[in-house]
Amino acid sequence: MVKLNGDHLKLAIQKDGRLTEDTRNLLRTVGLQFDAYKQRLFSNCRNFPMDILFVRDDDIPEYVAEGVVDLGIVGRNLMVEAEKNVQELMPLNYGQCTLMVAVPADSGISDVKQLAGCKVATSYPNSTQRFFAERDIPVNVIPISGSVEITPALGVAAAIVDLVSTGSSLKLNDLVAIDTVLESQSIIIANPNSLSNTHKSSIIERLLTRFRGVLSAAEYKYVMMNVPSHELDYVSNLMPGLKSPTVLPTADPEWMAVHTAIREDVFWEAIEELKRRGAQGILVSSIEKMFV
Ligand SMILES: Nc1ncnc2c1ncn2[C@@H]1O[C@H](COP(=O)(O)OP(=O)(O)OP(=O)(O)O)[C@@H](O)[C@H]1O
Ligand SMILES: O=P(O)(O)OC[C@H]1O[C@H](OP(=O)(O)OP(=O)(O)O)[C@H](O)[C@@H]1O
Ligand SMILES: [Mg+2]
Repeated sequence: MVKLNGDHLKLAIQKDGRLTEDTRNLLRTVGLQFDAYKQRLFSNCRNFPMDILFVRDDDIPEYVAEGVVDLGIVGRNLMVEAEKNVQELMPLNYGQCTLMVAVPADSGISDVKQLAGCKVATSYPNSTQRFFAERDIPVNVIPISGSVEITPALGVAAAIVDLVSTGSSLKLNDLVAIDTVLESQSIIIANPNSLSNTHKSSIIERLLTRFRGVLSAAEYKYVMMNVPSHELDYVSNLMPGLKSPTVLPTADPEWMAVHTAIREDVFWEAIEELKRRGAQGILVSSIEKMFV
């Protein structure tokens, strides 16, 4: 029998959807042990003072704002749409998508200003209302719960506001994106009262430290190489991706061993430059966790 523990932090995550697998993987990678069967609505962590609730993602901002749970993991798109009193703590680097305005490809519309007086169908009525109001463009927002991309072909609306990731849903429906409402990814949000509670905030900080360790590690590669001694200064100062390299002598005084973490986004350029400078025996490995 699973019981919610009053001293435990409560975290709501999506039960079954696009964010579910990545969220569970992240929680397991930071060392949390918990069961997650399909039928289960909540689970106790065996090795951390936290209970996990598995819910529809639309309900997460409300549960966090009302204090039903202390924390939630949800797409930023839903947090913004819900307009609740919750605090974003950290982006989690998965579930990337963009809330966009799109129109039929043959509509001749290329600027949102041309939508003045038009109907716009969306599952994100609050975000859509705000987007057009901020630009002083009067539109009639039509709330739709799903399959928004079909609405222009049905004559329901002249434009849509919907999530786009690969863009294939737009293409399939002969739509083109003309503007961006919001860039989104998975985030962790908190109830403000939980953050001001000393006991809860210390557990939240422990959890965030673990998240940072995993997310930072994913941004870096660990590189070991031999560098000609006369190139050492240049290589050490190579670029911002190089972090405090460890330099060790080798049996040959002409060569030094250098160990360092290189940021993923400059990784290939860094390797090419290192090779140009004569680096040899370059070994690269993933970093599992990193605390800076
Ligand atoms: N095409 C996409 N690519 C990447 N991320 C997406 C995409 N579509 C949605 N997301 C992100 O994943 C979140 C969950 O999407 P999903 O489709 O699982 O929601 P849902 O069907 O409303 O789920 P639920 O049954 O929990 O209400 C979205 O709120 C958004 O942040
Ligand atoms: O740009 P793409 O990669 O095509 O992704 C965008 C689609 O993904 C989401 O829908 P989902 O597939 O979750 O189905 P839904 O209609 O149930 O929301 C979103 O609502 C778009 O329809
Ligand atoms: Mg939902």
